[in-house]
Amino acid sequence: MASQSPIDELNVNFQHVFESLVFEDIRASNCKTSPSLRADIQRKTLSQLYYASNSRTIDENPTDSSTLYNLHIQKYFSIVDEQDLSRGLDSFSRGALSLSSSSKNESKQWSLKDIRNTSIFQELENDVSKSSRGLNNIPDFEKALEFSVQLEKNKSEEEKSTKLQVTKLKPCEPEFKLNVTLQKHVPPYPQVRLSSISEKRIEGVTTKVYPTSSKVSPQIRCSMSSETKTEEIVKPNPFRTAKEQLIVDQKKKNAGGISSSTSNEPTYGSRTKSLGLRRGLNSPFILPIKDAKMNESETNNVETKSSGNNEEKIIDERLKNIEPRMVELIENEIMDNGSPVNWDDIAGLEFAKKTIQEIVVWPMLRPDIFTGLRGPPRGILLFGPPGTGKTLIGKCIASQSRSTFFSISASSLTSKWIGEGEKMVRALFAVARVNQPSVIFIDEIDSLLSQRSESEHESSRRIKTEFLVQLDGATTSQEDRLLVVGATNRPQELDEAARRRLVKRLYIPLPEFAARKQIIHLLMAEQRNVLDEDETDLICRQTDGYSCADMTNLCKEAAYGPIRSIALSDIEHISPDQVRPITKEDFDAALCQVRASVSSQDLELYEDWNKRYGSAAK
Ligand SMILES: Nc1ncnc2c1ncn2[C@@H]1O[C@H](COP(=O)(O)OP(=O)(O)OP(=O)(O)O)[C@@H](O)[C@H]1O
Ligand SMILES: [Mg+2]
Repeated sequence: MASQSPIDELNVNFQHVFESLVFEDIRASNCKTSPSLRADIQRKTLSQLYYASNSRTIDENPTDSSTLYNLHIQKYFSIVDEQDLSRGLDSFSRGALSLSSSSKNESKQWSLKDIRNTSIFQELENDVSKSSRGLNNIPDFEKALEFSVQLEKNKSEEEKSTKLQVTKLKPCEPEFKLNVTLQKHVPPYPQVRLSSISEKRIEGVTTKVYPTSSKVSPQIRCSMSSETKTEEIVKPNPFRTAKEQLIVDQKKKNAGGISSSTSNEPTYGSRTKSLGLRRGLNSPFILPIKDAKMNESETNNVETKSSGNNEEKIIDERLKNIEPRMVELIENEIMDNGSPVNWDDIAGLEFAKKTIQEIVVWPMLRPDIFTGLRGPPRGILLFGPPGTGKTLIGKCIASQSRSTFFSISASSLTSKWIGEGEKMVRALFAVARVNQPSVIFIDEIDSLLSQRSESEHESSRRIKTEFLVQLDGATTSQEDRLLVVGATNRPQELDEAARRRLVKRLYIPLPEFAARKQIIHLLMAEQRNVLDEDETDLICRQTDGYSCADMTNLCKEAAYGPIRSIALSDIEHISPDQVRPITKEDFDAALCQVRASVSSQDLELYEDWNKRYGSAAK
């Protein structure tokens, strides 16, 4: 059996592979009955065949390829000209103009311009030569298709066979942009109705020209892009996709000067949010999505300088280079004064409480006395075992210091976007300066300012550095009334530069006997109980080594004693004062349930660290 000629082989493979593969999604989407898509399929095949047959290597036998063209072109026009709309597009009667200029029957997927694969045109690149006349371009092409038919020429000339290899490629930007010149057609090539094409420039389309070989069919010349961009007169591409049409229409519309931004309808997200303007703590929340008028009226305590007819807003100097979005985020972190905590609610910790009052409360009350050397330190560190009241002290400062209280956690400063973390830190300190006197309470500060190491992530390192600079760097002035209070139960993990900046390092130890007794009195005051002094002392002796949180849990467990002694059936009807009071026995039962949560080894660690770095109690 004579071996198949390259063109037969190509046609068979090409036809089969191409149709089966590249069109499989059409079949999959079960749209084969729709005439416009069937027309697309034919158009696609045609254009593929055009370019495949234009590569000199396979165009051995032009009659075969033109037979193939004619076969497909008959199919194509039979669909396109069919009057019955269920079977065809009846486009003929609407005139070639509508067909060739509109993209009615062209889906974005299958338009001519989709024939894209740099490897095909790299092949062509050697063969195609500069077209003799001005190029008709079709706008730059978009991404290459997922599938592309990769024509690979066998190296050995004698085989002259061209294997089709379909490979699945990732969508890729074509390194080469194909500019197709569609010139007056001459049979037997398909009569693509070109009457509508007129010399017109499509803005923004640049053409690049490659030499095309003389053998390439005079009707279609492919010219490859080259490094030099040249502007050429371009003809409108009859195969313009809806997207391109939209681009061109928009360009025309914009050229008409109708700019939507001056209209008064609400602008969603396109305006810079007015939230970046300086707002008081209690100003109403301004929705970022508002029309311009609403924002003008609502932004409060923003100085406006009316110069002539346009009002200018003066954003606080110190927030100038901070992104409004950041300011909004930080302002959301400001702890509105939640449930107030008094110093008396905190059992024990007399030394820590006195020091903090010295540093935080008095300077806020008498800034005239506490200046210069007496100026309050910038940073305090509260360290100690878990459950000893560090966070409680933070809450107490928030309610007692009458300053702007920022409760910041590591998570509120870290962001998934690179570079956002340090911006957040900068925004935090800028907003705190604007709202000073301010207290920035950072719980579990060790997670933010742990020892810097080689292996740590770049972004967390940058956040730390920004923090250290803001805490005590070139930009900070001594007059700023800012206080950073850090709480941690892992002081040994703190970075030494941070440790240096947290001048006062207060050890929050486990509660002593008296503190434990105070916690029991504080908590039992709200419940009916029959504990006497001796029993209370006994309980305090039995809870040596318990933290305040452990004492709290013990009292909660003991309070369940009387409830557990009620029969389930009565629980529904019993009134609160029928519940018996809490007794010593309930505490004995609770002591079996609630143990100390801090081990003696841990305790030694804290004691050591306190001896080395702590501000020892007098
Ligand atoms: N000194 C205290 N006086 C009264 N109650 C306390 C005291 N310390 C802690 N508590 C009780 O223990 C609970 C936990 O306290 P807090 O959150 O301050 O502990 P912490 O030191 O922050 O612990 P951690 O280090 O685990 O964060 C508080 O809600 C409070 O009820
Ligand atoms: Mg805490």
